[in-house]
Amino acid sequence: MAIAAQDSANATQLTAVQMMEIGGMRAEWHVVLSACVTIATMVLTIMKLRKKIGKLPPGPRALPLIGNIHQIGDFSRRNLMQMAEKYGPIMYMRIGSKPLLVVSTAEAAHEFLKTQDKEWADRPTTTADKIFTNDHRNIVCAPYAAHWRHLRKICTMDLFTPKRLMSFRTPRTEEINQMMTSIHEDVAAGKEVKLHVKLGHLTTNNITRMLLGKRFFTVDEKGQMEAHRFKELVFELFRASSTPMIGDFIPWLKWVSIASGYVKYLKRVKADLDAFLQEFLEIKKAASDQATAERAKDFVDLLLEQKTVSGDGPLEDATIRSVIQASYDMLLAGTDTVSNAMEWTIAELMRHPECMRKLQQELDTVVGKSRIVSETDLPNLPYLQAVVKEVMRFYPPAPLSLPHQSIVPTTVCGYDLPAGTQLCINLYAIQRDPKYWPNPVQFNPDRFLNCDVDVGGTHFQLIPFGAGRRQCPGMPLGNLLLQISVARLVQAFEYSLPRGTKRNYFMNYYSGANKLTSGIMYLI
Ligand code: HEM
Repeated sequence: MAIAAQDSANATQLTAVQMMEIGGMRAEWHVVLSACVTIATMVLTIMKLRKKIGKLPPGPRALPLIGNIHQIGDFSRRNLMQMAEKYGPIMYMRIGSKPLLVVSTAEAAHEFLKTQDKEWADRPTTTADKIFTNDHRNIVCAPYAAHWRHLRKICTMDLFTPKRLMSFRTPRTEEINQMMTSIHEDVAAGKEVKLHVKLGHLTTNNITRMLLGKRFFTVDEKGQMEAHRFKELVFELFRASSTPMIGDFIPWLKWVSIASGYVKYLKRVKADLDAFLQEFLEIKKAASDQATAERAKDFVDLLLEQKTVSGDGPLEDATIRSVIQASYDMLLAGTDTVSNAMEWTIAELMRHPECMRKLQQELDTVVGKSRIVSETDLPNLPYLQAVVKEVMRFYPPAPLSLPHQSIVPTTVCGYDLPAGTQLCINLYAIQRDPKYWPNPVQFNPDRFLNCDVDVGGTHFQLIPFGAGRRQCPGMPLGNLLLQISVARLVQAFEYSLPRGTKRNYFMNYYSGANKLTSGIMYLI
């Protein structure tokens, strides 16, 4: 009390400057105090968040807001394989605000695609996917829900069954015969044989015949023009849908997609595609009224037969269009994958004449020289199967598979991963892992002789078609087309590299896809 009285008495004698100093000190204390409280709150929040997020896998340092977007150009399958040596088999990154995992060993792939398959059965989506697929009414991008299950069931129970594949044997053989004839004609005329183009036509025709009941690459002029337009549209679709948009990774930058004209461009491509589909749909609807008994049923026939799609009511034109779009995404997933694998097989056989000779000898012994190899011979050709498996190991046609996404928060291999985490399986790294593959960068089909490892999705060191619920439904067709086409090509022709060509001339990559550099093979 006395001190207080004295203080207040002194206070009356304080100068304005002194008063300001005391006031300033009080203010500094307030600042220091509130800074401490803020820092403590931030630390507590981060600790709480950390506790909530749990333990994340290691990975390259992410920057605020953009995450690892600045490194995205380095995310080729090969670079990712090297990064896995540093960070481990499960790498964590952030693309904008989206968490992304890259998995690089068979054991880790097993955890995601087998042990926790259901939790990781979703697909990430983009602005382009949403526009092109009428809100994900296709197979490849569809979320793990009723619509996807419905289409998937038709694929596995009806479309790609051994019985259905058998019913398309005649059209398949016709297509291969046509390709062989056109190669013979080119060779006879002394022309360069663009094998890569011929294989592209072969796979596209085979797949469109099974899906849409239509042969796109024909010899007549109208057919050629239609095929050309069709191919252009599919390529445009592919180009548009694979262009990354910043708004897909940083949601508050979605306006950039609109302002840049990207959304407008996507809608234009979609409108062109719709016009093409509408024309096709009219023909198809008319044809579906006729009995399909005299021809094998295609995918659209099967869907039209259903009349309802997962309780959506009668099949409206819009639904049928989205159904045909499902066929389009199968075309994207199923044509280049198969034709690239065929091309790589022939290229590797040319680079390894000892393997080519072995395969020719097998064909001579099992089939003989007096008849043409047929699909019924395939189970009796173990070396052919070994060659094809080695190509699928060495050059997986989808080296980073298709991305998956987690539906719920999960714990995998001790890491806590939030719902909505994207998953990329580096098949290229897995299938070149020295733990499973001695001399992994050596092309050696013999490694598959007397070995029960196959591509079916149970041996995780070899999963070129993926594994689990989202595994490629076209695997039986892909395998069949690949084996029979390679057998026919090897039985019919002798191959040599162009004079003066180095052995590894053919082995360069196009970015993103496994393609041959020249695409021109000389057959002698
Ligand atoms: C050599 C040939 C092929 C290879 C290597 C291949 C590979 C793959 C891979 C790795 C996936 C992703 C699997 C996953 O997400 O885990 C996939 C999905 C898919 N493939 Fe294939 N594929 C081939 C041929 C085909 C063919 C011929 C078709 C159909 C005509 C086809 C249709 C599809 C579809 C529709 C999906 C998406 C499945 C879904 O999301 O449920 N593929 N393929």
